[in-house]
Amino acid sequence: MLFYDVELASPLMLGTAQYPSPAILAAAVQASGAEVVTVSLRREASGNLAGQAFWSIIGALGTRVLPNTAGCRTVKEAVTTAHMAREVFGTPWIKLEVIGEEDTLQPDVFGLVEAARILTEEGFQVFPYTTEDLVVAERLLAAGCRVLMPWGAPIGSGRGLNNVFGLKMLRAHFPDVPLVVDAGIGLPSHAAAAMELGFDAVLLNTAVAKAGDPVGMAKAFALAVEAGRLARHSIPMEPREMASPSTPVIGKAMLA
Ligand SMILES: CC(=O)[C@@H](O)[C@H](O)COP(=O)(O)O
Repeated sequence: MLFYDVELASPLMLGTAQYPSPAILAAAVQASGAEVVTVSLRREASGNLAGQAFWSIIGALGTRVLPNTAGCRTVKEAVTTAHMAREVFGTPWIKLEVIGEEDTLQPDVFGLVEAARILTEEGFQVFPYTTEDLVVAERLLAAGCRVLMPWGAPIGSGRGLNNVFGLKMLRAHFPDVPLVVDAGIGLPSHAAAAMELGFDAVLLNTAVAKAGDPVGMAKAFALAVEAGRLARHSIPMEPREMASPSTPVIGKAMLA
């Protein structure tokens, strides 16, 4: 699947916040096989690893960077942060977050569409963090987005796929649009489930950064997304309402 004309072998994208140390971050990214990491300009610029030191660590990972506008609550903030990101990282990619509600960190989808339109007109390649709402998805595509990133569950909640039906509908309505489940993934099985539904990638941060062993968990996610993708390509069986014997009845064995 192409993400703005970039082919990625790994369907795992990893966040870079909240790791116990830069060394563990680097080892986790390597173990995950992720070719894309996301970086929050606002959060890192105000954190312990502010400024050049953090950007050097990210640069040394050797991955593609998807800067994000995490923490932005208005269109203006998000657009300004995107401009800064393009300058710092020299990439047109931007993961666009415009947060609209404090308890759930739910996207402000109205602001999101507006910011997406402004940024795509300025030449950005926007990865919008959105809900599974089909109408919003249409508006984002009309605004020029060529990738959609619906949430699995609220950021940092680790709840997995809260609305499987909604995600399935999104996949069915937009079969040709690259879709990435972003946020709320807590376990490798959640990531595998997203891939089994036909999503093209998953983006996660907290589940790896806050694991007891982030490097081990990164590897577990790498295996899970591959398993989910292979299962999808292998065409899973249809679930049935009734039992159906899977073992030959005694007396009719094939060896008889
Ligand atoms: C890192 C980042 O961009 C987050 O905003 C993202 O949505 C990940 O969420 P989780 O931490 O829930 O995986």
